[in-house]
Amino acid sequence: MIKVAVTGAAGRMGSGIIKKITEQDDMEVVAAIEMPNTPLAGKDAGLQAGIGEIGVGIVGSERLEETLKSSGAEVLVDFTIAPAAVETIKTATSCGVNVVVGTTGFTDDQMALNIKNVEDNKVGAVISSNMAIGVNVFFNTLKKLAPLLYDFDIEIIEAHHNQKKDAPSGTAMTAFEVITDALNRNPEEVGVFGRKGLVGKRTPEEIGVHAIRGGDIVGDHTVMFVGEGERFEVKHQAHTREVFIAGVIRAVRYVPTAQKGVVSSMNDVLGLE
Ligand SMILES: NC(=O)C1=CN([C@@H]2O[C@H](COP(=O)(O)OP(=O)(O)OC[C@H]3O[C@@H](n4cnc5c(N)ncnc54)[C@H](OP(=O)(O)O)[C@@H]3O)[C@@H](O)[C@H]2O)C=CC1
Ligand SMILES: O=C(O)C1=N[C@H](C(=O)O)C[C@H](O)C1
Repeated sequence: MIKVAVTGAAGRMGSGIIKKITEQDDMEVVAAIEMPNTPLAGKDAGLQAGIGEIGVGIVGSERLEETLKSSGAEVLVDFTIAPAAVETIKTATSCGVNVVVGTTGFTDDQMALNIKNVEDNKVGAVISSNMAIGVNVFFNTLKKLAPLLYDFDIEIIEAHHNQKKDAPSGTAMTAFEVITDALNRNPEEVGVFGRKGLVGKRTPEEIGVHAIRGGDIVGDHTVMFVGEGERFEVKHQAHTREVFIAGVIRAVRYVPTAQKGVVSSMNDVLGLE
């Protein structure tokens, strides 16, 4: 049995992940962590997830280190918020716990620190802005498509629910990185994040990135390649968070045997490319 700790245990993703882990034969939830000094402390994580008691009480993240040690967790799954996740990854990796991280919104410096903590502590790790199989095929498609349509204007549009805190989405940022990398464009120079006012004509190199927020949209991502007289759109729409959770379960199974000290991708987990 793979012993799993979940941070963000009461969140939209965290509670769904706890539910799904309890349905697997080869893994179990051994720790459930929420924000520091959470009012949910002591409440059974299964009750919070709506599945009945699982015998694991929620703890505040001020007790993360002692909880990881006393629970014998082998894998920590984090879906929280970037500044919190940086601290969680630091603590978990220093305790020798493998990490599966879906949190988005990291700055470049934060992500560099995450990678360094994985390297220094030689644990297995999967960090991905999107765990859905369809989105990872979408990324791979963009990598192949962008060089073919290099002289088309490229715009990325994402839409999410009205509770989402970070923008643009991590997935939109990964799509941006995949495209700039495939086209050898400098990401520091070509990103245009929304437009307003007298911004001047569009340059051929720029890549627009736009965020829509509303209602209960689970997660839509569209990349438009716009030429003269024609337009090619690549679009992924998540209808349910179950698609992300399915990827998380695959990553939890993968990470204990993953190469130590490197951050594996969902391509590695899913056997894509
Ligand atoms: N990679 C992927 O496939 C996916 C990634 N995501 C990403 O996952 C993240 C979470 O999304 P979602 O579940 O919708 O968000 P939620 O806000 O529903 O859940 C986040 C949870 O983390 C808690 N939290 C905040 N700080 C800490 C802390 N220091 N320690 C432990 N828990 C903490 C929050 O508590 P409180 O509410 O009290 O602040 C909340 O319960 C986002 O970054 C999102 O973009 C989402 C879906 C798929
Ligand atoms: O916050 C969300 O909900 C999602 N976040 C991820 C992102 O920022 O890309 C993945 C997914 O689109 C849902």
